Amino acid sequence: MAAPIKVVITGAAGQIAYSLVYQVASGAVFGPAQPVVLHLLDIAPMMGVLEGVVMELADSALPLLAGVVPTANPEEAFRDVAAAFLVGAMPRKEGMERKDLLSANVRIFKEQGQALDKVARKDVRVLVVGNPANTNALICSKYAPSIPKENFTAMTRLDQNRAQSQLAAKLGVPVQDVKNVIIWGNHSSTQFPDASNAIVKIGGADKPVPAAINDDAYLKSTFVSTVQKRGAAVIAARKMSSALSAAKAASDHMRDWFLGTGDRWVSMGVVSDGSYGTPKDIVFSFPVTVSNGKWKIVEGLTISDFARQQLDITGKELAEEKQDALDVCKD
Ligand SMILES: NC(=O)C1=CN([C@@H]2O[C@H](COP(=O)(O)OP(=O)(O)OC[C@H]3O[C@@H](n4cnc5c(N)ncnc54)[C@H](O)[C@@H]3O)[C@@H](O)[C@H]2O)C=CC1
Ligand SMILES: O=C([O-])CC(=O)C(=O)O
Repeated sequence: MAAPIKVVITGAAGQIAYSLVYQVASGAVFGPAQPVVLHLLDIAPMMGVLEGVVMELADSALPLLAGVVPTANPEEAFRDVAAAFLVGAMPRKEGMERKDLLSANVRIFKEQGQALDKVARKDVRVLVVGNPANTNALICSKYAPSIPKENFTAMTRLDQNRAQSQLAAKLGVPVQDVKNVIIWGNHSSTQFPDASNAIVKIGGADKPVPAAINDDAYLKSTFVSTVQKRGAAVIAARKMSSALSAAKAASDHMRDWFLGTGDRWVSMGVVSDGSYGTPKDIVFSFPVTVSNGKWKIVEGLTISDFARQQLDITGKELAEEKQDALDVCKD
């Protein structure tokens, strides 16, 4: 058995963490031979609730769980961690856009960037889930200059999973038989879910999704807007934002980053190098592959006029969010 790695989950007393702690501690993320010590960070008033989560983890008798450290101190939480799930932040309510959370949440990611910079491993892999996730990830990276920018990512995997699931339902195939759907841009209602390169396995053979669906209008309108608005639809139904599916997506994202993507593309918000004509130095979701723990943007895809417009809209929103976030962080 390998030596345990330290993994931090912030917002550990909240909804998403309630599902995520089990997935990480059960081996679904880092593999069945990798023990973990879980560092659980929340704010001081939530320490009582967090104690209950700690009790439940003990009661789950998990063989890979080598220790649990509940704390309200970011430096204790981030010390020597190899992986960080930054979930802790305010969720939106019905009628809000995710960027309405910016002024409340972005300071958390400034402070946590500073703490990661001070005490985390320099190869820590950071996944920002708290909204607005892309811009929070950018700010976190900016305040952790000693950790490479490539180590900061934002979660658009939930959007990818939603898109894959919509396509599989439309085609009447199991969800794992659809691959290479892309989420471009912001984890917001301007994101561009793009099925133009997606592939479906039908009757044992791979086929392009656009040909299999044969309904361009659906792929450009209903499909795109359903995925863009899915988070809001869950809030309208549950009166709370997605949690179970968000935890599953966070597990998928980190597992693929640590263990690799094989022959599939996945979408991750990463610091843009200007690929596909996007603004540099914003956290933009691209299709990536991962091997040996490093992600790489899929290159050479054709961008249609329709896709160009969509990429420009979401890129512009991210550039504006970045400016707003920098203004908030000035003081
Ligand atoms: N990127 C994505 O796809 C998704 C992102 N989200 C976002 O994830 C975030 C968390 O959602 P939930 O778990 O449902 O919220 P929640 O309100 O149930 O839990 C959030 C937890 O974070 C804690 N917290 C607040 N400030 C903190 C700080 N400075 N340090 C550590 N912990 C802190 C709170 O005390 C609370 O326990 C929200 O911002 C939500 O919008 C939710 C779903 C999907
Ligand atoms: O919609 C929200 O506010 C929560 C979230 O990010 C999602 O479900 O995608």
